[in-house]
Amino acid sequence: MANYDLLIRNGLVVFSDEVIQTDIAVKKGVIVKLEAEIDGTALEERDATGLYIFPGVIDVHVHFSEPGREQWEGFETGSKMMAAGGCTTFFDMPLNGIPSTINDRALLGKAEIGKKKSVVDFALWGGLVPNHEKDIKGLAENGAVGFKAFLSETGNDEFERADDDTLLNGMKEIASLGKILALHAESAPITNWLQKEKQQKGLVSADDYLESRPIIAEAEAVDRALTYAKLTGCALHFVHISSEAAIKKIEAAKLEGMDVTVETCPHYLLFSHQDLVEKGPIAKCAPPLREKKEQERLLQLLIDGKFDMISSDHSPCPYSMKDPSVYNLFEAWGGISGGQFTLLSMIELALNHNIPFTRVAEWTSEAPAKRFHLQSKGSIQVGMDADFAIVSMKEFRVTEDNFFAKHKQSVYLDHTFPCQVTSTYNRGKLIYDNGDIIESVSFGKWLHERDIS
Ligand SMILES: NC(=O)NC(NC(N)=O)C(=O)[O-]
Ligand SMILES: [Zn+2]
Ligand SMILES: [Zn+2]
Repeated sequence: MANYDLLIRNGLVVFSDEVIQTDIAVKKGVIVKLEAEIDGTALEERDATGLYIFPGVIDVHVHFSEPGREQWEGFETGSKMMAAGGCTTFFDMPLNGIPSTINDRALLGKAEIGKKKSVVDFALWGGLVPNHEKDIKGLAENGAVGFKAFLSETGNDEFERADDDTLLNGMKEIASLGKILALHAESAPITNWLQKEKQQKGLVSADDYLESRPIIAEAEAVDRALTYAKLTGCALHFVHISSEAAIKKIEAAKLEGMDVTVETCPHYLLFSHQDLVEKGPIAKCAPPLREKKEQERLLQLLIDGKFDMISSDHSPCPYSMKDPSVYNLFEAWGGISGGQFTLLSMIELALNHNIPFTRVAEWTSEAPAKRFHLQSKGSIQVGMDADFAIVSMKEFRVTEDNFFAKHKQSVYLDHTFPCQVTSTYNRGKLIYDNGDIIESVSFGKWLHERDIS
């Protein structure tokens, strides 16, 4: 009889503090042994000589738009795409689906869909929107991983941005429940005012779009949120931060002892405003891709340890919503489709800038697990879930065939990474292997209150 369910031999395992060739033994979805050479046999044995084994990516920021807009993505294609990128846990945002995840009924309804359709594990955010502060408790008690609010317009009628009153009430309630509020930090007054001015003059170029969402709008929103958090004691997580000015404020708050974390996304590090100029709406997001100089600053801030984690903000839509012959840059859907490429992007940056792979694992797995209390995830250690992304240092050019999102338009198309994900294991089960989603998988697990404590 086999000793283990799974043995992965000779892989270069990316631990928290070192990368070292190690055998991994798995039983019942959990890592049970890590040694240079493990004796015994397993039902599934794999030789990973020359391959890197990262802890499965934990991406705290995706929009799968289901229920209600599954034609935009949905849990099935979305989760398969994430698996193809080495992701084993994603957190779905509370907006873009119908209904929005703003009460316990919507949360539980979405969870049921995810449990049936997701091939990897997932958690769900709850929304903080006006007049729904009373629903926060129910969301938290039923397993929302945290709360999300917008300081700018959302582009989505079903999910209103939070006004100051909502923010203060919501933060107080969220703090009392010991949860975290995630924020899209761009000032609505500033961006609305600038956008109106541009539109009145018929100015709709890429430069105009960038100018309508300036760095100062991000910095102001961050400032205000931090002030309110200080008043209410609420823990914050800033999503997709795109400027040094915002990071300076967040860094100062951290030094004061405030409970705050920050993410950026690979697209702010890999691409710049020039891509919006050249590629049009597929490179549109909010905050916008920044000028080259700011992109370089963000990279330095990353190297200096100023970002806690990296998330994809996979925000897809049907191609028609980004069709430049129909919509100008202000009208087209804002969001980058690229959830598959977080780990590959960070490895590319690591190789180009001499960043140890241990830090890639920290940004893409360990830090999100710690921040959101995923006890059994985030690192390759005995007793942890057997969530792995196996990576080879072979080039990978993104095409419509190897990009698993429902809609293939993406700023990443034609990008060549110096590496590829060859296989993904979720709790010991092979989910993705050499270009194929393996069909006979257990469905993903919803990580709710029992996993998040
Ligand atoms: N409604 C959205 O999905 N918006 C997203 N869009 C972006 N980032 O362009 C976001 O995260 O703000
Ligand atoms: Zn956002
Ligand atoms: Zn988002």
